[in-house]
Amino acid sequence: MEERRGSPSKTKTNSRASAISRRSQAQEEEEEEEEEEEEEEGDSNSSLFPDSDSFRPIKPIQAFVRVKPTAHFAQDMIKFGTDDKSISIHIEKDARGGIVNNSSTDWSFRMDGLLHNTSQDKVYEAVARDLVAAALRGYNGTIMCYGQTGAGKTYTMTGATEYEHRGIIPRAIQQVFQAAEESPGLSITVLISYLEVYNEALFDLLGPGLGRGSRNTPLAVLDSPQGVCVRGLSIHPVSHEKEALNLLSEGGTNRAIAEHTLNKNSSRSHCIFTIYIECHSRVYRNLKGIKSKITLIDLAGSERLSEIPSAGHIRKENSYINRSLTFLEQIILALADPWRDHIPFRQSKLTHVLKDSLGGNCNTVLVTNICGEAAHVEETLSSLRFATRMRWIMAEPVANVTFEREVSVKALEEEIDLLKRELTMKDMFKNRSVVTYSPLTGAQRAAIKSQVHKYLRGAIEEIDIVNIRQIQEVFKQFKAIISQQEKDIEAKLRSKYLLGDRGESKADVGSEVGEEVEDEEKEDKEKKKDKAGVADLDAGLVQEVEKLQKEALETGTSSSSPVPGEKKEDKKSEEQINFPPSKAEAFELFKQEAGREISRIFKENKSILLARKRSSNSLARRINDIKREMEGVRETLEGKKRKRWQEGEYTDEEGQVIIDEKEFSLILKLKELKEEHRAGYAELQDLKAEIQHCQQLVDKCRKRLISEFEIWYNESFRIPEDVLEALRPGGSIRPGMIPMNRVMCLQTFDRTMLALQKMRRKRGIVGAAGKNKPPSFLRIL
Ligand SMILES: Nc1ncnc2c1ncn2[C@@H]1O[C@H](COP(=O)(O)OP(=O)(O)OP(=O)(O)O)[C@@H](O)[C@H]1O
Repeated sequence: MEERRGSPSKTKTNSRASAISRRSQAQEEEEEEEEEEEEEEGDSNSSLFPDSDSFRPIKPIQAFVRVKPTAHFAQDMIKFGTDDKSISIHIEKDARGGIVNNSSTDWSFRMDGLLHNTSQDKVYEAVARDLVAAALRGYNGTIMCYGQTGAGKTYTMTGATEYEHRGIIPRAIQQVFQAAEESPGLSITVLISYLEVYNEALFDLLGPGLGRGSRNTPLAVLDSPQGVCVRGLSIHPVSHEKEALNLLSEGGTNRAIAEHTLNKNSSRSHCIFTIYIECHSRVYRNLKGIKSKITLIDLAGSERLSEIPSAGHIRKENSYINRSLTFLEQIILALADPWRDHIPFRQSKLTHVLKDSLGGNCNTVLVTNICGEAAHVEETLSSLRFATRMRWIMAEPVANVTFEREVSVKALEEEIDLLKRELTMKDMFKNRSVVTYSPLTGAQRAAIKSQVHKYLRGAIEEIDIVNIRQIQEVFKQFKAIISQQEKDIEAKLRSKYLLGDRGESKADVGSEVGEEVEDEEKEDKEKKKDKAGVADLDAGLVQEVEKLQKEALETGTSSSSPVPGEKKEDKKSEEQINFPPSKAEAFELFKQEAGREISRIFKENKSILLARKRSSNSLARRINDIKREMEGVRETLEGKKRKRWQEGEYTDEEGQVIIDEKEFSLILKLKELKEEHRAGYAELQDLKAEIQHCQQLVDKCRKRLISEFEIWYNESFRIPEDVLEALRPGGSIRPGMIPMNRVMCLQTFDRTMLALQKMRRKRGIVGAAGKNKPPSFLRIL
């Protein structure tokens, strides 16, 4: 099964489908404007390539028309547009003699360029230079000459013997070797092969023992993961331009030539000259490279050969040439159709060999050679149609970059080694001989650690920067010290407040409130709510511990430093603050004393809720039983009904079906059950609403209980006596309503006020005018 070349997946085919559309007449007209716009905008995709050129991803195959110079150019029939891109053909009805559809006499074609009276040099610039340059960057390229016999295909591809009339192949060879010379940092390997396809057989034009009689070399086209290759075809490495040109001329002389009435030198075979390029950096040897090939094809004459008088083996040749070109046309039509999955490349040797050279992921350019004489106008028309179809094919060039992991790793290792040596040399020049660029040893790490500790203690003023690895290690050591300090502080706080780790604290306090709110029926929903209540209490605790840790870190205290909020001068408060009971113990106490009333309400509400839930559950069970019973009765009735139908039904005079006693009682039973079910369901709905209401009350109570407890706990154990005193007069603010951090601010304020009062009493510190005048912020407070 042959695959669509250049379309590895269906998705890709579809994406191409959107980009590809047959060029309608309207599109052709629009194209001109688009091209102009593109020229103005510049190459928007050029950034995809290291150096921009005309080759961009997803674009149609380029087609040029080259007109062979003639003294008898049919000016009335062939006309060129001023843009050098459009060409129109006009054929008088009578003159056409019925060969072409006689309903129209004018055709218009649009190409990528018209090469009329154009020198070989200019042809190369227009057609090949960019393609060869792209090949040197890893993009495969194909140039194909198509046209009737004698139209100038070989002249375009190979050229004449005079240097200035040399064709595309010798110029491409020259460009490749010139690039190699101009890039001393690159190592470019060039290889050449020359293949001939003649009468559906393959011949190596550079193979040994050539000659028409000895053409029995068993060459075969093979598909491989790397692309198509011809088994047995000789591939010749060439290191100089001249060497490559010698091979070209050697192959040229071996090319199959047969006499023909149109042109005594006309070629009857398709010739494929391939330049293989392998390129990699000399500096970063083996790291990354490119591999590409330039396929240069000189096709056999495309004229309708059956009309040309010939005999014997010439007739056989004609049929093979006709067939292979017809298959080529079919391939081109298939490639241009985005919905075609199967491309029949293998139906001829020519198309099979060209499988990875037409469109797909390579740059492809067609040169259509035409004759300008009136006698050849029909062939010219046919060639132009072929060129138009070629332009429907879309190509998506991809660079062939080679990358070998193992050799690359080796090359990188070599590179690292070289750079290390270079650094060592530079250090030596700067008299820094102790620097090492290898990974740090255990002893070196220990030395850095002790240096960091010394620095923190103030034993040394600075840490000398030696290299990147050493700096990184210094930071690592700082990080380790900080995280150790964090752990110490946390451990200290936990032991101070008699807390286990966070998990334990959650369990302890959780069990307190959990016991209170535990649902006897242990319904999932209820459980979740209980946990949320526990989490509230626990989250407060955890937050508190975290806050204290943060404060400790901000003030720069070590694990042995006092916790902020401790007042050394106030012994009584210090005891209270430092040794409060655990929250679990305190909660018990709270429920018996200050929180007795709220705790009682909470319990009552909760027991009502549980009672409602129990009723709701038993009612739900009852409803389910009724439902099951109803289903049973329904099934029995269905069975009875079926049996009646099978045995035949009895009806009375009014036509009503007669049923037996049992069926009748079952119907009555079902009716009763339905009633009962409806009533139960309504009752359940009411109960649910009630439960929801009770649940809200319980939640509110729980929240209140916890918040009252928090207030009471802070008042009783957290806020120092003197602050409480300060807050009591007036009584408008309940201290427990103020977050702890605000309370601590008040404490600071209290101390500040005392200090200010002392200052006011000191002579000379406050001016006479300021005496007896309270500080301005007092009024604000
Ligand atoms: N642009 C041109 N300028 C000058 N001479 C040309 C040009 N094109 C073709 N010729 C001449 O026309 C003759 C036929 O050209 P050529 O052999 O290239 O045709 P062809 O298309 O390759 O024919 P075939 O299909 O038989 O190979 C040659 O003598 C060639 O030098």
